[in-house]
Amino acid sequence: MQRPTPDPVNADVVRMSGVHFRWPGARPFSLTIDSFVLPARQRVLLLGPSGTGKSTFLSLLCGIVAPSAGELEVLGTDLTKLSNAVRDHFRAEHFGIIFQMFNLLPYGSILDNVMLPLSFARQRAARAVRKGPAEDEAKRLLKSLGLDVAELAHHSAADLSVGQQQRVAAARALIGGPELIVADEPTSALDRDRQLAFLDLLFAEAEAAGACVIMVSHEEQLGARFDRVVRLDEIARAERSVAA
Ligand SMILES: Nc1ncnc2c1ncn2[C@@H]1O[C@H](COP(=O)(O)OP(=O)(O)OP(=O)(O)O)[C@@H](O)[C@H]1O
Repeated sequence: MQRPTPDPVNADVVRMSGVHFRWPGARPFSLTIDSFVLPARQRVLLLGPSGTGKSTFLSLLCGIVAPSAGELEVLGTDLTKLSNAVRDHFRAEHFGIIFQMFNLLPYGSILDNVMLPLSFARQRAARAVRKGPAEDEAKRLLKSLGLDVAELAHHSAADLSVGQQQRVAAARALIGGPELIVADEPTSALDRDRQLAFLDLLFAEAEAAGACVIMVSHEEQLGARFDRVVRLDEIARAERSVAA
């Protein structure tokens, strides 16, 4: 797949308008995003009370769930027009994702976990090996996130603490410099110093790759470190149907 943006420096990376999504169930929850634009290289902190749809918003943005209406363009590609398989490939190539459930392969080594996206994304793999073997890049990222690589590299992910798993998930998101880093409360298991070091690394890697960052957190005070703070209710309407 070719890089989809002819001018990635200046183009908006995400454009959403009139997007509607509804979780099914006894008390369906729906989210409508009137308009959201994420300019190239911008770092956005997304805030909002618990259960109001922040993770759902990120899942829409990443094409993990599909809207029933509206336009959702990422890097000039309309995600709603892609088949599931093409959308999965697009996501692997262009998104670095850190979700609350880290989705690590429990029996894979830490290095296997970090390098996993490269198996599905050719351009990303090519970028990861620009300066040497992918394994060295994985180790560099893990080390800068404060993990003892010499000690842990070949351990399986299941042996790690939650905070360590969170950092492995972050290294996996950053490897190969994807254009969009999407993070759902990535620092919740870290102490304050590690939180700030984590953000420094995230931003340094994003800047080097020319990437955008959109991150959900409940910690409003982190807002000062971002270019823009967005409250979900400024861009979206959440509704919960009452059981009949
Ligand atoms: N997989 C799912 N299936 C059905 N409903 C879901 C699913 N995930 C979320 N929901 C519904 O969507 C609502 C919003 O959830 P979401 O996780 O997006 O909120 P949030 O703002 O990220 O919450 P938190 O801050 O607690 O993580 C939930 O209250 C739930 O009812």
